[in-house]
Amino acid sequence: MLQAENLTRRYGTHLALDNLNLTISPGEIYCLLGSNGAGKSTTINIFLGFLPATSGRALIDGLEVAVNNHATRNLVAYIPEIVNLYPTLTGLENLAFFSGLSGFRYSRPELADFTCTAGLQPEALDQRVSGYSKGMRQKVGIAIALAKQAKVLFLDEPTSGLDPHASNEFAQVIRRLSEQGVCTLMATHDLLMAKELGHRIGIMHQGRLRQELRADQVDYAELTNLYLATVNQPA
Ligand SMILES: Nc1ncnc2c1ncn2[C@@H]1O[C@H](COP(=O)(O)OP(=O)(O)OP(=O)(O)O)[C@@H](O)[C@H]1O
Repeated sequence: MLQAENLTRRYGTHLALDNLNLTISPGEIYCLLGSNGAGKSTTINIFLGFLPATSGRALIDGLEVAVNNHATRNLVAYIPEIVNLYPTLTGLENLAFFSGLSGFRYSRPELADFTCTAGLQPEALDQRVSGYSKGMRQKVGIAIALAKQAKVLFLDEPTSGLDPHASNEFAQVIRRLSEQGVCTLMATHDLLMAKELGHRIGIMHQGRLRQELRADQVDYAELTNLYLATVNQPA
């Protein structure tokens, strides 16, 4: 579903992403770990078509992002740390607007159904988003992904700043989407979340993918040790 082939991105002489090769299957949750500046957001931004690669290819469902930008954008949903919504519109209006951009027109009960699946309380639907908490905004982000029928989810530190309850709710929804075949690439600094939610974990350091492992084959302490050993490696 997602493929990076020798994906490389330079900023001048600085190598932000160095020859990344990665394949993620439908239904798989892949968590990217790495210290600040490791290249996680760069990877996601190339897949989203926000940033061109210097060389190599990013493919979504077999389509190369650089040459099928419009088509690939319709396959994906993006949830960053703070979901960008129109503050003066309600949650439901935001959902109708953003799903409409992808050509979907839903009735009010259908929209309400997506927000319910995403875990938003019914009483919040008609409140302006300016009064929403971070967790509520994340839920609207998930509802947009559901309404867009996204096949791939890109999450960039989505649980950063969420309380443990909100974080746990978020993980449950992502897990349910995965069971329905949605492929997820999540950049995170939360090792426990990566271990609990991810099927596979990649550890990046200085633009390179240094380690790949199956989440069920390490415990939290082993993952922490491997992470620290990887990000403390010299260049
Ligand atoms: N617009 C830019 N111009 C120059 N260098 C950039 C630019 N954007 C990112 N970089 C550099 O590219 C490298 C990778 O950055 P990236 O944002 O992908 O890291 P990250 O792993 O997502 O970090 P974080 O955990 O802090 O979000 C860093 O060295 C960063 O300074």
